[in-house]
Amino acid sequence: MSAAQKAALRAEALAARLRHGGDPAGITGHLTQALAPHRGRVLSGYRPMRGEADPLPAMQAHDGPLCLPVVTGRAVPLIFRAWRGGPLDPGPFGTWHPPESAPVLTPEVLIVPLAAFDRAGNRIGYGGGYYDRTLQILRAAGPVVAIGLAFASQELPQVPTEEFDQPLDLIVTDAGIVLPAH
Ligand SMILES: Nc1nc2c(c(=O)[nH]1)N(C=O)[C@@H](CNc1ccc(C(=O)N[C@@H](CCC(=O)O)C(=O)O)cc1)CN2
Ligand SMILES: Nc1ncnc2c1ncn2[C@@H]1O[C@H](COP(=O)(O)OP(=O)(O)OP(=O)(O)O)[C@@H](O)[C@H]1O
Repeated sequence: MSAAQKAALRAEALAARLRHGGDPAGITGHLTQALAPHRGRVLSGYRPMRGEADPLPAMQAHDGPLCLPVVTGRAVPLIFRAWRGGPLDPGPFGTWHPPESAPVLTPEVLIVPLAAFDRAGNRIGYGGGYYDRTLQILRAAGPVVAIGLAFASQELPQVPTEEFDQPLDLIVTDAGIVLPAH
């Protein structure tokens, strides 16, 4: 698949996400269930934008440290800063992140946003490669659980993969929890 074809697939998936959305209560219920075994672990989530499934209610119910991603430049891994529900600063691409005074944390469990996914655990994001770079480094350093969060309407039969793509360990949707078969 060419870069242009992948970009077209991403644009279509992002438009479909905005059009269809899904059931917020199903997202919160299934995400809370998926996070239950990870009590006490450092959890990274995200502040939703552009029609993304909202992880915040399930994050607030997590019994453990929370953090949010921070984009510090182009083509560099994300860093994560602690967040206890306080005010956020605006970042690039419409993101919001904790202030620079918040300590940097290393997440053990990550809730990963996405444009489209498949049942094998492959995902397409915004095309920055941020989560791919970040998961590669975190996984090289120790055990990490990457949980993709999406509406069921964002599933595709097969997402094209490239060698740098980092697969998801679990996918949570408003319809249920998918354990990818590897
Ligand atoms: N809520 C949320 N936070 C997140 C992400 C995310 O997907 N969702 N990220 C996930 O990585 C990181 C931010 N990465 C992003 C990368 C690109 C774009 C974006 O809007 N890109 C433009 C093209 C920009 C350009 O290249 O000039 C676009 O898609 O129109 C947004 C977020 C960290 N924080
Ligand atoms: N580990 C890596 N090292 C260097 N470059 C990488 C790495 N992972 C991804 N990239 C680069 O990032 C770019 C975007 O990758 P891709 O299209 O898979 O992004 P994405 O998964 O949609 O975005 P995101 O992870 O930010 O949500 C590609 O050009 C790729 O070369």
